This record gives sequence, structure tokens and C-alpha cells, in this order.
Amino acid sequence: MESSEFILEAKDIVKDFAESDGSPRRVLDGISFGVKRREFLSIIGPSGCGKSTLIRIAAGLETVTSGHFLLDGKKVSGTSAERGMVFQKYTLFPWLSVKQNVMFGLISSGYGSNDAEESALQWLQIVGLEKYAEYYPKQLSGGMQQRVAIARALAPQPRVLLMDEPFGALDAQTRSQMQKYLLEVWKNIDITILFVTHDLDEAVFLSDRILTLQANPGKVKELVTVDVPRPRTEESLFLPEFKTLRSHVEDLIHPVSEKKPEEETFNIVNMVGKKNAVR
Ligand SMILES: Nc1ncnc2c1ncn2[C@@H]1O[C@H](COP(=O)(O)OP(=O)(O)OP(=O)(O)O)[C@@H](O)[C@H]1O
Repeated sequence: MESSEFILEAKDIVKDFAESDGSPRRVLDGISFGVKRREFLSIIGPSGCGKSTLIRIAAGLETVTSGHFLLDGKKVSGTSAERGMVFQKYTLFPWLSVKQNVMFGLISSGYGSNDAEESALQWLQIVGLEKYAEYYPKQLSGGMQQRVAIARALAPQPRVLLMDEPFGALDAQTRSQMQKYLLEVWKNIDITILFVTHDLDEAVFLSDRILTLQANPGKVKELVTVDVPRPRTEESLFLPEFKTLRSHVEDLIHPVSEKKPEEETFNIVNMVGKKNAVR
């Protein structure tokens, strides 16, 4: 069999949803791309371009009209522990402790309860929450809950981690901490990440490559390689490579004619410089 450089591949994905009158509306129109092993690939595009629908199809939570995803060369169907998912909304079971939440996915994938408990505690250690194993989700902050959700998705050792705006509900400071923390986890384990965001800085900060989509219907605009050196820190945001790439991705997502005011603001920030801009 022909081997592919990709662990996960989208092959000509088409998705129609029904309008209220029953007529079909094309939301995704022939999306094809590949994600390499251990790659961090983000999907970005204007609101309604079908980012969530696309990642939900990869997770097996949404059907396709035509086309398919391949994981390790095999057609994906339904949900599977091989494709872990983290959502924007906190999805932990409120009646289960943190440890039991992480154990849940393990027991569903066939682990005995002793092995599941041992593994859950190891994963909680990886995400720095081992002291909170017996707590309940409502006793944790939003950022901590998302760390548990990440541990829960990673515990069954999926081939890919699918993340749909996982930090979208967090405040700016927690979001930035979570981005750094996610890069740390990603660096240390063998995991490939497909990440949906509408935040340009987040996409550039995290990714190896960024898939930009256009809307109505959702199509691939460009697959952009992020040449910002790693490891990335707050300082990375001020590198010329970062600014150039961010501006290129912004141009792909928003036609130049629509973004005059932001461009002017950006130039003013550039002229006054970093120190003055934060005053
Ligand atoms: N179950 C559904 N039934 C009908 N239409 C749907 C359904 N789910 C999504 N849509 C429509 O499909 C389009 C794409 O939605 P989707 O949520 O995938 O976009 P998105 O790019 O993730 O948007 P946002 O950035 O605003 O979250 C939207 O127009 C949405 O209204």
C-alpha cells in the first residue's frame, strides 16, 4: 500500500446542511488537506466558514455529504478514542470527580478500573492537576477544567487531538497561559493536533501550519507554513516573522478593502513601538 506523509487527511469533504425550507445549503465545498505526524495545524477563517463542522466531521460527530477523512490511511467512521476531542464549552461530567472524569474515557476504551485510575493519575500529573484528583469540576477555574478535558482526551492515547476553540471561553491571561501550557504538553508527548480558532495571534503562536478557509461555501484559501522559530514565548509576538505572517493570514481571511481601520491602528502601534503602545 502507498504510504502517506500524513497521519490525518481530509479528502474532498463536502457538507450540505438543510435550510429551514428543506433545500440544501453547501457549507463545506471540497476541503482537502493533510496533517503530518506530531504537527500542530490550526484551521482559521471567517465566522460561519465551517471550521467547527469540519473538525466535528474529523471527530465523527457530524456526517459528510461526500468525501472522507483518513486516519493512518484508513477511512474514519463514527467517534473513536483514536481521535480525542476538546470542545470550547466545558464538557466535564459535573457529578464525577476530576479523576473519575479522566477515568471515564479509559474505562470506555476497555481499561479495567485499577489501570484506569493509575493512568488517570499519571495524566493529571502531566497537566499539573494531580492535587485536584478528588475535586469536582465546579470547584475548578475554567482554565483548570480545560486542562482536565485535555487530560481526559489524551488519556486513551489518541493518534490525533482535535480541539474546537478550546480556549475561546477563557479570559485573555488564562488563554495565553493555556497556549503555553498546551505547547509544553505537545512537545513532550507523541501527539498530532488539529486546532480550530478564530484568533489570529493564537493560530500563529501555536501552529506549524495554518489552514485558512473562506466562507459561503467553506473552501481552502491557503495552507500557510508558520516560520516563527520555536520555542515560542511572549517575545515571539514581536518578531518580524510573526508580524509578517499574522498580517498575511489576516489578508487571506479578510479582503483588504474591509480592513482599513484595523490597518491604520496596526500602523500606529508599529510607529509608537512596543513600550509606548502598552502605556
Ligand atoms: N446542524 C446544523 N444545521 C444547519 N446548519 C448548520 C448546522 N451546524 C452548522 N450550521 C451552519 O453551517 C455554517 C458553518 O457553521 P460552523 O459552526 O461550522 O462555522 P464556524 O466557522 O465554526 O463558525 P464560528 O467561527 O462562528 O464558530 C453556519 O452557517 C452554520 O449556521
